[in-house]
Amino acid sequence: MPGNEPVLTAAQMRAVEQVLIAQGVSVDELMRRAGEGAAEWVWRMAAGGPVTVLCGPGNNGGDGYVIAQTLCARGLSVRVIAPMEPTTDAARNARARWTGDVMTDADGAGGRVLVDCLFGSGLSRPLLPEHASLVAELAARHQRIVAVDLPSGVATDDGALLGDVARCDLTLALGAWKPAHFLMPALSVVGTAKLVTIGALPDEFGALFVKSAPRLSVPERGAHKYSRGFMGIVGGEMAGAAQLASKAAVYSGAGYVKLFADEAPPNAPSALVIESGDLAQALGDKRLSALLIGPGLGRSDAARDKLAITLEANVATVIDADALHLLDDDLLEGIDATRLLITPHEGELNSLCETFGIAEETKRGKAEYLAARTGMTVLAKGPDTLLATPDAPTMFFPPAATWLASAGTGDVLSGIVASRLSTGKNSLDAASEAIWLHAEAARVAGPALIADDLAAAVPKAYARLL
Ligand SMILES: NC(=O)C1=CN([C@@H]2O[C@H](COP(=O)(O)OP(=O)(O)OC[C@H]3O[C@@H](n4cnc5c(N)ncnc54)[C@H](O)[C@@H]3O)[C@@H](O)[C@H]2O)[C@@H](O)CC1
Ligand SMILES: [K+]
Repeated sequence: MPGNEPVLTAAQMRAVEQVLIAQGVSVDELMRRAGEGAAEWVWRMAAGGPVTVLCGPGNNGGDGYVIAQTLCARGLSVRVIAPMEPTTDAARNARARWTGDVMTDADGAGGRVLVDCLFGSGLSRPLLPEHASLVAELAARHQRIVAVDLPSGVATDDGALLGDVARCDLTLALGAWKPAHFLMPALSVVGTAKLVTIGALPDEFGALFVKSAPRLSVPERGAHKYSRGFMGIVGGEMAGAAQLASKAAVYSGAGYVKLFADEAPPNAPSALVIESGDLAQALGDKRLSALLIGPGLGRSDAARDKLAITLEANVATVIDADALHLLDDDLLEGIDATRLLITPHEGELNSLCETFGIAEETKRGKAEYLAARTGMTVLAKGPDTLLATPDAPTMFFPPAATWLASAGTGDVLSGIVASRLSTGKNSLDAASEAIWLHAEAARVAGPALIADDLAAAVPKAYARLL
């Protein structure tokens, strides 16, 4: 199983380039490796059809000339369009080695694959209107679009779109992943993302990374329900959400799941134990190894009281949904927040940032500052999922099926996270295992899934990650 892979900002990538150059590898050689590696993917996608390579002025454009020459040498019909002259030595050298013509406009262009090498990690401002319309015109005249390093118009470090960006089928990350390969809104134009390596990266540039699939384990021989993990879910006003979280939790590794609620949800699994009565007393059970509060909790005074009691229990706790709207400094006073794991979606993250006085613009900034400010682990879910803690590098995750944009899937995720926590995993491992289980369960459940299917699919997902 591949290990975690580093995710580098534009500045870090430039620093890596300098280290590799200092080790004796020339920029031209790096460009050759990048271009030839990328050409391999374009070759497959072209399937013998004509290819157009759009080259910009920098080294992204330089990669384009290498790709064009490599494909031409393999017998493909290749047209190069360059609206600007090369401005770097490496790009000029690559262009000098290109044996075909160079056009400056889209006249007569069309075919199977458009290769976008207009701008990569050096993009510093929005595309000029004439460049944006050239990309759009070419995109409309080709069946497939491959972006080299990044779709032109995507900001490398935060995934912002600097204007209209053509939606690509495939994006080839060169040398290392960049944050934009994992962040919205860039994710909506990146398509499938693949990494093209250009040599071993120096170790010191791993500030962020993408988390590889975990290897889950089976219960130990001699395990019993309490030793595997005893988790509690604090129920509230809406039974459905707690039911989804409970169902996901019983399937995700815990040996014993108890729902603290006045009555059983209508379709609760028989394996779920319901306990009504005094919450503080129930949470005093020393065998509890994790708690979940939030799905279906409500936002009343009674709900706030339940949250206060839950936080006092001094157990590893997942806080989600309604509970995230109740959480504040008063509730966290005197609480060891390092055992708390929150799972906000975008709206909940914004509301938390407001509560805790965090004025960051980006999702990554919000998650990282929230973790640093409160000490909690932040699993910022959504079409792009991030995991931030006060003391470890932020983790990105491969994007999951878009069918997950459906009511109740967040409740399923929080149930899985708490279940993993109850098995004794630390917050980071529990959260990343849960993110992978959730994504894998979505693959198992398939198109048009609903949250109930997702929870039911967790055992098959678990089996795939053993
Ligand atoms: N860093 C590395 O280790 C490697 C980088 N390579 C390639 O190099 C790329 C980065 O190269 P560069 O730094 O030259 O950057 P780019 O090729 O992305 O473009 C930068 C150039 O475009 C200009 N520019 C930026 N935004 C513009 C805009 N909106 N309109 C008009 N001009 C604009 C800049 O002034 C500069 O001249 C990577 O994306 C990758 O494709 C590869 O060749 C292999 C190795
Ligand atoms: K590009």
